[in-house]
Amino acid sequence: MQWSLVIPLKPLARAKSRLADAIAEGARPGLVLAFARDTVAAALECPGVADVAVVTDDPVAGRALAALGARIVPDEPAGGLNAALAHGASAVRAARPEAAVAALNADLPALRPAELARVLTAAAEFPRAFLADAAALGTTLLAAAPGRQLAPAFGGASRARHRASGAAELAPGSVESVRRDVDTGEDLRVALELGVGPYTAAACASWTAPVPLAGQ
Ligand SMILES: Nc1nc2c(ncn2[C@@H]2O[C@H](COP(=O)(O)OP(=O)(O)OP(=O)(O)O)[C@@H](O)[C@H]2O)c(=O)[nH]1
Ligand SMILES: C=C(OP(=O)(O)O)C(=O)O
Repeated sequence: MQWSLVIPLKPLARAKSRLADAIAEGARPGLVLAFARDTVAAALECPGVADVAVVTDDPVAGRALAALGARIVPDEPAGGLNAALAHGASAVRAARPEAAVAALNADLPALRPAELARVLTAAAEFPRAFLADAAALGTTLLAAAPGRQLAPAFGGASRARHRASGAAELAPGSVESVRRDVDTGEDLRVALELGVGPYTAAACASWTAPVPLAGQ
């Protein structure tokens, strides 16, 4: 099965506010964009991915991610994450009504194409399926087979919500890079240990300290 991915991205100046106490204020928008570039680049390299749509109103991010090959969908609902995802899925299916669609967070800087392929292969067995994040509370990927609504319920403790919605919880082995979303400085430290993509590596390399985490 070939998948269309829908990747939501908040305006850079407002995104990843939970990194505020760990990352210097001026470095955050560039770092968030680097996460999104690495996420989109790895997704586009994944054999199971036909195309990537990024739902964002950020002009700088839009240009940078379009240059990588993503389609940019304006966040017209302006109603938060789940409204943006539903809108992105509709935009994908307006062009390809029978598309298999998967929502993927934009904060996966360590994402590896082969690991994403394993998750998507597992998801293809179910009408709807999801992958829990590394903290086992949230969700990093929600997939809907052709003809099924995505019905996203992201935000906070979305693992339980997606499970309650009837989506199958995926448990493929060795997919840590797909689960490793970065919300906090500690998440970033773990992602760097896993190995991040070139954009995040370059953003971090330009800092005077290896990772300007609070209290260090
Ligand atoms: N288009 C769009 N994307 C969103 C919106 N809210 C969150 N996202 C994206 O959804 C994904 C998961 O969100 P979070 O991990 O909570 O990221 P965040 O909202 O930037 O982080 P915090 O500010 O720390 O809560 C990220 O890729 C965000 O950029 C929204 O209102 N619109
Ligand atoms: C968006 C989510 O969580 P977080 O904001 O913690 O990344 C989620 O896991 O559904």
